[in-house]
Amino acid sequence: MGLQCGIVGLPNVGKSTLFNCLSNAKAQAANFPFCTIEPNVGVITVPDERLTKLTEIVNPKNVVPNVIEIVDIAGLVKGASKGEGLGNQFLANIRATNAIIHVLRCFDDDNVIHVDGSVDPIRDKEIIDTELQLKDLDSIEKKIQKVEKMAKTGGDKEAKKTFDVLTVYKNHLLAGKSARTAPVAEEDQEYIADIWLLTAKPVMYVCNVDEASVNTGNAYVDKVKAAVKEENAEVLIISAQIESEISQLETYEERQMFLDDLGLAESGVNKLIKAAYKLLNLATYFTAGVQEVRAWTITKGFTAPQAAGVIHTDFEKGFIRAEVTKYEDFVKFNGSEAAIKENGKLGIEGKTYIVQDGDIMHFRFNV
Ligand SMILES: Nc1ncnc2c1ncn2[C@@H]1O[C@H](COP(=O)(O)OP(=O)(O)OP(=O)(O)O)[C@@H](O)[C@H]1O
Ligand SMILES: [Mg+2]
Repeated sequence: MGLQCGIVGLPNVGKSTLFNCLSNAKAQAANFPFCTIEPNVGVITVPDERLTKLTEIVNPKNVVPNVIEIVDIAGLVKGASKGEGLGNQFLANIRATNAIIHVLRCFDDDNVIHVDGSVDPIRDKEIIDTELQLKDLDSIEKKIQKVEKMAKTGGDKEAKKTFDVLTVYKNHLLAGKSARTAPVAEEDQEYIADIWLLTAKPVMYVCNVDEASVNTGNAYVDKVKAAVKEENAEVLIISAQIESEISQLETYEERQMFLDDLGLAESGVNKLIKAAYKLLNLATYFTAGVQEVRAWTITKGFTAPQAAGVIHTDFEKGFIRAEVTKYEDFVKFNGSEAAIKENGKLGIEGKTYIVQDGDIMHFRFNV
């Protein structure tokens, strides 16, 4: 589906260092391909232990994991919303993404220059938030101008409603808050869908820390956590520097040992990709045959025919039914279709079935 997460932040906070670790296949567990579309866009495999387990059980000829795209966006500076520092171009890059990974500098290092002269992730976050909010205010005001007249001069209910919803967003942004937290009912959010607000995109924060803070965090991280408490956003603690050291190591074993020494269960890059996938509100279902075991990406809430349509539009059009095995049952019965059936674990589902994360699907269809 080509869903994208953009890496956003002030200059020199570690965005490209992180991106380069993602792009270095060696940084990852054995099977971790990466390819670059453009210099700053990478297609990245989503690590999934379930896929590994299914592969062990089925032993297929081919394995296809899920991927997402990560974009390394150049640093924003104060005034970006007014076009400073190539601001317009970078903001357009953000607009094209589906979610935002906001990197905050949480490490001290006199050798690494900070554009504002000191390390202060809260101030940094506010600078970025403000630029994005100002840009969104522009978009909102332009749209308000379009509907205002119709909304005020008579019976156009739709225009009136649009105007009202836009006004809620406008006031929220004017109060220095992001669109994603505006008090607007989910069904009313469609009134702004056509203007792709930057601050309506889901966000997560990466606190880029020094080596000593990678397990416990530090005072900067604590401040970030406190500042975003209301946002209900994920805050990851990652050291881009450590990640880049990991990526220099040749073998999987060496990298595991390095992680063990640091007391880390998995690399920051792994955590980051998983969190990004979650941020995009995606779910995974699997197909598992001897030819191919494959993970498929769907939006949460997809029905069985919609999910089938991800494989091929014909599957959706000609959908008859789906045979569904839960991942846990598949593992429990070691992939044996007979055992799964005998134990009543093969679900026969129709057009209204909502596919669940981890379902193993087999579609019946007519063409
Ligand atoms: N956790 C860390 N500890 C120490 N140094 C770090 C850490 N993370 C990154 N750096 C260093 O900070 C510098 C800036 O990093 P990087 O180039 O990744 O920033 P950036 O956010 O991509 O900047 P720009 O917006 O200019 O592209 C590099 O010298 C990098 O090695
Ligand atoms: Mg960079």
